[in-house]
Amino acid sequence: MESDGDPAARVAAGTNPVHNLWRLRPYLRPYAAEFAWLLLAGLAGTAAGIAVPLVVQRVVDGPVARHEPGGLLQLGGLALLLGVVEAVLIFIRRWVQSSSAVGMEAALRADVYAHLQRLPTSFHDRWQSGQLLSRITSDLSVIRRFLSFGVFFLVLNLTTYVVVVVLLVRLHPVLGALVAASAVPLLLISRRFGRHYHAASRRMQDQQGDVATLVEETAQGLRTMKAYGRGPELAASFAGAARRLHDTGVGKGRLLANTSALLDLVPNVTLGVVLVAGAAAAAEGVLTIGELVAFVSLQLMLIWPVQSLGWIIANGQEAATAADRIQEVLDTPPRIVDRPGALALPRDAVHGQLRFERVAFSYPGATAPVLCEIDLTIEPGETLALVGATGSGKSTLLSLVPRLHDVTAGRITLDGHDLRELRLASLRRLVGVAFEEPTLFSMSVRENLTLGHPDAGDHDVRAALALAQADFAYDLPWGLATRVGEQGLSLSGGQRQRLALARAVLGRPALLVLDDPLSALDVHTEALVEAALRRVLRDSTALLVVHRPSTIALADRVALLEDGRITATGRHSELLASVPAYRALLAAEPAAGHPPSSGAAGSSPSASDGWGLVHS
Ligand SMILES: Nc1ncnc2c1ncn2[C@@H]1O[C@H](COP(=O)(O)OP(=O)(O)OP(=O)(O)O)[C@@H](O)[C@H]1O
Repeated sequence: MESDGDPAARVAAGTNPVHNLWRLRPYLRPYAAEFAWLLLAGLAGTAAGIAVPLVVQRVVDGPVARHEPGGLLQLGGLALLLGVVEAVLIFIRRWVQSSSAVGMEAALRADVYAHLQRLPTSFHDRWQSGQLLSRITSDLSVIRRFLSFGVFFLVLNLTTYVVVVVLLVRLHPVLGALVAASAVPLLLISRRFGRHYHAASRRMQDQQGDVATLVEETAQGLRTMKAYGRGPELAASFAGAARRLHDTGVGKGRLLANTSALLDLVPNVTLGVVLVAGAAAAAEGVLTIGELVAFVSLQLMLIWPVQSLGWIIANGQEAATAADRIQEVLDTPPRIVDRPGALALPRDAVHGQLRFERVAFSYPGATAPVLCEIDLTIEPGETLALVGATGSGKSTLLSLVPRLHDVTAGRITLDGHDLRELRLASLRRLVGVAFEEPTLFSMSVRENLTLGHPDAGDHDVRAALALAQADFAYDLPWGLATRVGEQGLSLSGGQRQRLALARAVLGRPALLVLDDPLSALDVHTEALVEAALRRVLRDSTALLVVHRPSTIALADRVALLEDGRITATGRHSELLASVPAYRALLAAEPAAGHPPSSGAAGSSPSASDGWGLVHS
């Protein structure tokens, strides 16, 4: 089965991080003009800087040697002018640099986020959310730093180095060649450093993701963790991850410090040799004093480019590994997409017949299928309850209807159209979904409700809230404008479930897919919601996962799912009478407000009465 961007598989396959960095160049394209100006300003500034020692040479060998104060003033003024020009160009460069870098980062971040949304749920099942979080935040910042500063200084410093060495060779070929030769140890040191630093960078960025995952899990599971008194163990595990991150950081820092020391040493040793040999040459008259001053001043200009080499390589390696990690996400194809010529079905044209034809499904990487040979037809307006033991595949079957996963064999049709032939957006507007775990986003209640129907009017929202018995939303501090979700007001499980239900029924969906929609409600609210749902279910075709026998009352028919296969379908009373496995399953489930039955449901009048289920 095709991998959903499994990071382990990717590392094993081996990738080229520098190539991945290069692949991000389209993000720089909109800023090509700015970048050209930037480079031009940088190069002009450097040229002005390089010209200063050459002017100084003229000053020393001319007016100073000949004692002509008039010429001194002219050349001194020129040197001053060059200094001012250099300063202005540096200012322009810095100013342009910051805006283009931030724009590029924002565009890339938006694309990665949009891609994450397109990726199937199976991708998100396999990736730690902390890893995604660290990629979309810190990795993108690293890339921004390199593409804006690192690349720029790499080009600028290399150009400065080449130009200065050429000038030095022209001033004194032997000493110039000596300076040029010092590039060899610099190259060797840089290569070795780059290799080691790359491995350390990747390790550190992955460890940052692990730490983010731990923080996220702790934040989400704080109540469970506290209730079980597991705080100290989790703190110890976090401290371990933080220590590993710290150790990798220290190792990286030492590697950079050692290399910087070596990179410092080479130009300083060369400078010492040049000073001694240059002084001797000046004494012999081969070199003028002005030329010696210019030579040494120019050579001093090489110290910063060489010193910064370590930082640039480090930054480049970090950016390359960050690009690798970003491309791991971007290279994962969104496999659930619109086919060419996919249909959009208007709501009014849909009757709502949902048919599963020999459907099978396996999770990516799983050895055994979760669903096999599912044949099921739900007629327009019919409500089918799916009953099965835990882990039998009920939620998985439900997730196939809005195409959160695609079937691995067979097909599902809506009014005869294969779901894969429909436009995803159209299909998802036709299907109202409420999951077992009602998720609310950090938005207002209204925005949460209209998630799938942003154009829904007040009337639709009111109707949906009434239907889900969620009128409490009007009594929240700011009514429907109250912010809920992680950054907002905390709601009870039952309140969240009712809002999720209201969201599912908003806009009269043609298909309703509800995973145990009444599980978190008290007996009284459950009865009210049930009564309201009964009205909605008349208009929609519905597939309900039912854990509690009382909810089966909503269904026209029941399908029993055992180990991924439908083993029986029929009215509740029929199954109760003729399918021992069904009886056994329901006998294990207490009805709302009733104790679990001790015997098989069919044989226990109290149990069947208690469920008050079927009107066969
Ligand atoms: N994202 C996933 N990746 C791999 N396997 C999964 C995934 N989700 C569920 N499974 C496996 O698929 C099987 C069916 O799970 P599913 O959640 O559909 O069962 P269920 O009948 O809805 O269970 P429950 O009643 O407990 O909610 C289980 O064995 C489960 O381990």
